[in-house]
Amino acid sequence: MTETTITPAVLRDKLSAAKGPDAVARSAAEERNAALTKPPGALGRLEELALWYAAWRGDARPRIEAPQVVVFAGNHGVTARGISAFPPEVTVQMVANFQAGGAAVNQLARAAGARMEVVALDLDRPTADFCEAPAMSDDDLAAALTAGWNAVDPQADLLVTGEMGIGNTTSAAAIALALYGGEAADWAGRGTGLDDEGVSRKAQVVAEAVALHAPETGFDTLRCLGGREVAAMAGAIARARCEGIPVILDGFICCAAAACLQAENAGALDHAIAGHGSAEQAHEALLGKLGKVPLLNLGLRLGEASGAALAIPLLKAALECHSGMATFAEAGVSGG
Ligand SMILES: Cc1cc2ncn([C@H]3O[C@H](COP(=O)(O)O)[C@@H](O)[C@H]3O)c2cc1C
Ligand SMILES: O=C(O)c1cccnc1
Repeated sequence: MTETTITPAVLRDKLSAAKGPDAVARSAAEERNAALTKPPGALGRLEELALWYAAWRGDARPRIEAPQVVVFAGNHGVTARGISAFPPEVTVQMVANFQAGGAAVNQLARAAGARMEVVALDLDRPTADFCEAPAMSDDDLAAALTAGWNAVDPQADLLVTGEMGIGNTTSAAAIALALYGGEAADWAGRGTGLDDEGVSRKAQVVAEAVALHAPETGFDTLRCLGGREVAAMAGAIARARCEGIPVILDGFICCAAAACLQAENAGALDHAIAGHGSAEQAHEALLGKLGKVPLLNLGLRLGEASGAALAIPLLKAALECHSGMATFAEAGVSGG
């Protein structure tokens, strides 16, 4: 754990100093991939996944042995505006459920062989209603970024971040509108299950909030329109970038957090892939802005890191093939 407070200024410096993927490991992995007992390209996207992971780990023949899932939780003042189908007390109730092992992500993390932690962030102190004031102060933002930064185990070899926070699809929609423009209605979706009237109220809230703050940087967007769990995901994803730990992004809220990092530093998400396409309406457009193509499309709209956790076994399988298969020479198989 670092004693340093991870302010936006500190994080900007860390992101610009972060190393990129290892070109030597990448070309050694490419050479190995070309020698494996299969027609060239026959494992499709699994091959590209393995090469990407090998480059980020600096190891031409890696396996995933220590994946980490972290679920951050925070509460949102904007819930007072009737923008979720569920009441805000569900956030703390779900944290208890995560701790007892009863949520969807507990099962998915276990099935993927990943450890899972839950980090609850000041649940009794919701962010400010961002239609009236910035969601967080500078200190609140730094505390949340630091909590995210410190939650990452530097020994992990894969990171998945997720969230729990009633109201946070409104926060994510506001972030997307502030960063990418368009209409509020393009980014506001049903979340936990709003009806049409709820969705149009939510779009109005999103439009008002973005007009009030008009943030200019990724971190200011996070401070004005984010939430503690959203900022913590950004801190964790940035830490992973600095440690060379590959990341699988989850749904709409996770990707909104990631988008704030990308707005600060164009290469901030090069170590990240998209685990799944959420059924939340604007996730596809957001993934397009991030330049990511999701691995899975199973109609999930849950958050909690669930879609990303589901993609862990797929990435593991890609590496089992890459690192475990015999070469043509080893197996005595004739080349084409
Ligand atoms: C029981 C329950 C479990 C959840 N797990 C994740 N979410 C998801 O729903 C919330 C976002 O949707 P909205 O913006 O509409 O409130 C977040 O907490 C997200 O993680 C849940 C929501 C509920 C109700
Ligand atoms: O895409 C998500 O992560 C999502 C969608 C709806 C509700 N909660 C999360």
